[in-house]
Amino acid sequence: MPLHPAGPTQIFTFPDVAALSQGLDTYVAKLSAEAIHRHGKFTVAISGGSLPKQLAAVLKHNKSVDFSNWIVYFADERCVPLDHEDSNYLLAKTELFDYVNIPQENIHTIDPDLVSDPEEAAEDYISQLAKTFATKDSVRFPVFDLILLGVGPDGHTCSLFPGHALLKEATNWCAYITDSPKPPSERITLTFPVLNHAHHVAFVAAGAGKQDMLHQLLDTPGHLPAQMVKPVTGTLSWFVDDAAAAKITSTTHKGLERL
Ligand SMILES: O=C1O[C@H](COP(=O)(O)O)[C@@H](O)[C@H](O)[C@H]1O
Repeated sequence: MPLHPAGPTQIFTFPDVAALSQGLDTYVAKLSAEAIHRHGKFTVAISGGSLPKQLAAVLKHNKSVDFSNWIVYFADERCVPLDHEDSNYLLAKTELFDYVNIPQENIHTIDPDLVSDPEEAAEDYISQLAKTFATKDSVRFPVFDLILLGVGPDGHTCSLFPGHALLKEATNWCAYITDSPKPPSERITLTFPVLNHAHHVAFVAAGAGKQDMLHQLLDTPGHLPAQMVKPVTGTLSWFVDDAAAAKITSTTHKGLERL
């Protein structure tokens, strides 16, 4: 049974996190080069949590990547100052941005002046997205070259949590949440229509703590947030280490041979 009717899900497994980071480097470098060749830029949305470190471990040393043409957004962000320990931006900065030459103006952060007003912060983020992805009127949804997602032990992705009303958001590009079950409670997040219009979406998950959730997400039909990521025409990939993949029973693909 296909996991996602819109297209096959590719699951790439790696013996450990170091190998996973190597695979992610190969994948991201390839998509970056293709996008820059195609339209002069690489539009990417990055999640927080464990992802920035796994993403950056090898990529930050990859001199073949043209980071000067990257345009970065955050798949979700916490409503905290940019130097706060809970900031997804701060995490991505210390893990990746500090090592590579992405122009600062190409890194789209939550407006630090609006973190006390999540609704305003989400509105502002939509305006920022509109600058990159034409105007709100001329394009229905942004089409990212790549969106990199994490998944929580409850099946949440971005700041889209199980059972939350935001799962039904069908119009807005970015939404706000003031009752996140995972602290901090106030956040902004890209919405499913944006996730599902990307050219490529990749989940990254590592460690035994993700075993049960990955088994549930990938082997059992359901409507958890991570299962609602179903790119309309784009690709959906999972990058997982053996520890996280231990209970997955669907066919898995070892390494990157299918990329
Ligand atoms: O709160 C968040 O959690 C998810 C998952 O994080 P992880 O540490 O379990 O990988 C993350 O993808 C999201 O960006 C973040 O805000």
